[in-house]
Amino acid sequence: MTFKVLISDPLSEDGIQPLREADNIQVDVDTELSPDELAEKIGDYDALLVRSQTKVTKDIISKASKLKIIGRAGVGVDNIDLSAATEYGVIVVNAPDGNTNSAAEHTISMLMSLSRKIPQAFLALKNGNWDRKTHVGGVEINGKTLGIIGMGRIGSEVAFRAKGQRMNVIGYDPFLTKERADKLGVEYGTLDDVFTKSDFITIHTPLLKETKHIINKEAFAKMKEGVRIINCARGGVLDEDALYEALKSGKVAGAALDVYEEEPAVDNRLFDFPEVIGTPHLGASTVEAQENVAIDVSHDVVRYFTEGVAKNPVNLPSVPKEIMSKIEPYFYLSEKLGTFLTYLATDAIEEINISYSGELSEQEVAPITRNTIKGLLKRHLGDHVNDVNASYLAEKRGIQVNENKTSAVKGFTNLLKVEVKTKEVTRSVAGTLLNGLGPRIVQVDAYSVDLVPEGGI
Ligand SMILES: NC(=O)c1ccc[n+]([C@@H]2O[C@H](COP(=O)([O-])OP(=O)(O)OC[C@H]3O[C@@H](n4cnc5c(N)ncnc54)[C@H](O)[C@@H]3O)[C@@H](O)[C@H]2O)c1
Ligand SMILES: O=C(O)CC[C@@H](O)C(=O)O
Repeated sequence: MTFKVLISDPLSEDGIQPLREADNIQVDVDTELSPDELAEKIGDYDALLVRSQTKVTKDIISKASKLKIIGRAGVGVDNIDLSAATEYGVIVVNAPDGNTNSAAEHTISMLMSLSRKIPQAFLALKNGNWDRKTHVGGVEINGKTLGIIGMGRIGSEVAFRAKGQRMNVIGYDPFLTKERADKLGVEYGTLDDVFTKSDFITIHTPLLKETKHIINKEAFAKMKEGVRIINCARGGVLDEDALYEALKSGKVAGAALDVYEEEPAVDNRLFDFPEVIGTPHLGASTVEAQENVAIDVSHDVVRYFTEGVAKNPVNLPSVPKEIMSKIEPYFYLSEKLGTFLTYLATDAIEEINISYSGELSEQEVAPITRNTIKGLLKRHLGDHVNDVNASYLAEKRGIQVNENKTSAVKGFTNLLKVEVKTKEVTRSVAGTLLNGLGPRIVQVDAYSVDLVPEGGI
């Protein structure tokens, strides 16, 4: 079988070599597609690879009848409708590590350009003005305080580099511990500490419900007079209207922006201020970063088509290889137990109780649970039910799923019992993996049996 991959944003040619070299993959590159053209074409493809330009909307996903995987060559997945991908059973993978250095370096470049007004001075020079008066008033960053909101991969790298420039760094992140802050040489702060103590503030969070407009009118009110703001994360984490007012009032002395609430930001009124500098979302646009992210995401697509697992899934928890090798043998059994139950309980399922006993109780069982649900739903909902959307589809149907683990088990080293409750009945089946003999169904309701789960079930 040949899998067809469509690349709809410019990706590094060296980076996509793993795809080109795979025997079972055909790669098509078309970076000029309009949303309508993409929607028309996507039905032919098993995989779609994008950067941040292509908007992978529900409309496009709903037309992608063969699509199995969307690869994002980069970190942010806000251009992909993740709920729609999950609903339609499409796994989304990203490349979270490949552009960290480039984004951190871009942030530091923006910080220094902002503090010394370098872009403005060059623009004047380019226009023939040897103007040494307008562009005075730059400030040193030495000894200044940099506040960082979001101390993940990029935030931490920015902290490390800023310390090299002899800045004091204060960081806020709900997942930052005091120990890690100490290790990074960063003051462990609250969000308010960052707002009130910083001379420069840079933000490195994803765009989420909780981070939307995290820098807003109230935040500006708390900041020092003459604070400078840098945003190389995502447009939308910063309220641009509030920034506009803060620049107008002089509260903010300057801003350096790589990302915008609306992109392409060709008409952004913030550029009317001489104190604002900007780049067109270039944080990850280095040769190295583009090669890294394309390689990472290409490997994940190849891995998914050959091994059925991905290293960096966004809408499915990732399971380390060592753990996967221990639980994978149960996938077939669990799906069969689920399907078997659909013949025993024929009205609407309200509750599924899955018990893991013996050796199984020590394992990471969520993927087995997903396979059991898949088995239960597939018979009535069809083949589009898969690992990615099984739990989602159960939840959407109001089915409560409970997992239960117990180390004690009579007569078997491992036992997987699945019980379903409907309005009418409660039915259960249990199965085991017999050493050397493979899967067996060993119990149906209260009766002991010995069945090989094959054929229709
Ligand atoms: N400009 C670019 O081209 C470019 C390049 C790469 C990444 N990015 C963007 O940079 C951002 C950071 O990327 P990363 O790789 O460091 O991600 P990351 O996941 O490693 O770090 C994000 C951090 O934000 C923290 N966070 C979440 N909610 C928060 C909140 N309410 N307050 C404070 N912190 C919060 C998380 O705990 C996490 O530590 C993302 O938005 C990514 O899309 C932009
Ligand atoms: O694709 C790009 O150039 C932007 C990537 C960046 O915003 C990211 O989130 O990784």
